[in-house]
Amino acid sequence: MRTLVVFESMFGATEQIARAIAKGLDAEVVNVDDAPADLTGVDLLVVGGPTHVHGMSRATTRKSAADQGDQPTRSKTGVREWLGSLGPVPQGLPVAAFDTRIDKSRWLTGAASLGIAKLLRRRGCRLAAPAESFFVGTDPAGTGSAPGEPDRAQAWGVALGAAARRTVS
Ligand SMILES: Cc1cc2nc3c(=O)[nH]c(=O)nc-3n(C[C@H](O)[C@H](O)[C@H](O)COP(=O)(O)O)c2cc1C
Repeated sequence: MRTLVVFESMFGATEQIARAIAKGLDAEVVNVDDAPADLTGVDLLVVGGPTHVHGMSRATTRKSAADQGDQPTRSKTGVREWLGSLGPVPQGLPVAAFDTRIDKSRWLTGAASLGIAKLLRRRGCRLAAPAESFFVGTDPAGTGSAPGEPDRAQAWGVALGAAARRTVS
C-alpha cells in the first residue's frame, strides 16, 4: 500500500507532526512545495498544514509568518494551492487531514484540517478518519509541537493505517 503524507509548514511544527504520522504509517512524507500533481498509484493520502487565521494558510498569512520568523519558512506554497492545482484525483481515494494549531477550544482557534478535508471531499476523495489537530506551544512563532504531540501523531498514524487497510485491498 503506497501512502503519501503531504505537509505545509512555516516554522517546523507541522513538519514534525507529519514525520511522526508518516512513521506510524510507514509512509513517504513530502513538503507541499515538492508534492506531486499526479496521485496515480497512491492508496492513502494524508494532508496537513498550520492553522492560519482560523483556517488554511493563504499567501498573505504565509508572508506574515515569514516576517515573524528569523529563518526562511519551510514551505513557500500551501496545501490550499496544491489541492487546487492537482490533476484528476482517483475517485474514492482514502484520505485524512490534520493541522497544527494553538491548544485552545477549536471554536476560538479554528482548524485548517476542516478546510483541507472539505477540499479533499470536493475532489471526490473519501475521508478514512475525522480531521485531527495537533498542538503547538503558546508562542505562535514557536518552532515545534507541544510535548507529547509527536507520540500522539504517530499513534494516530498507526490507527489510520489500520483503518485504511481494512478498506484498501
Ligand atoms: C499568520 C498566522 C496566523 C495564525 N492564526 C492562527 C489561528 O487562527 N489559530 C491557531 O490556532 N493558530 C494560529 N496561528 C499559529 C499557527 O497555527 C502555528 O504557528 C502553526 O501551527 C505552527 O506550525 P508550523 O511550525 O508548521 O508553521 C497562526 C500563525 C500565523 C503565523
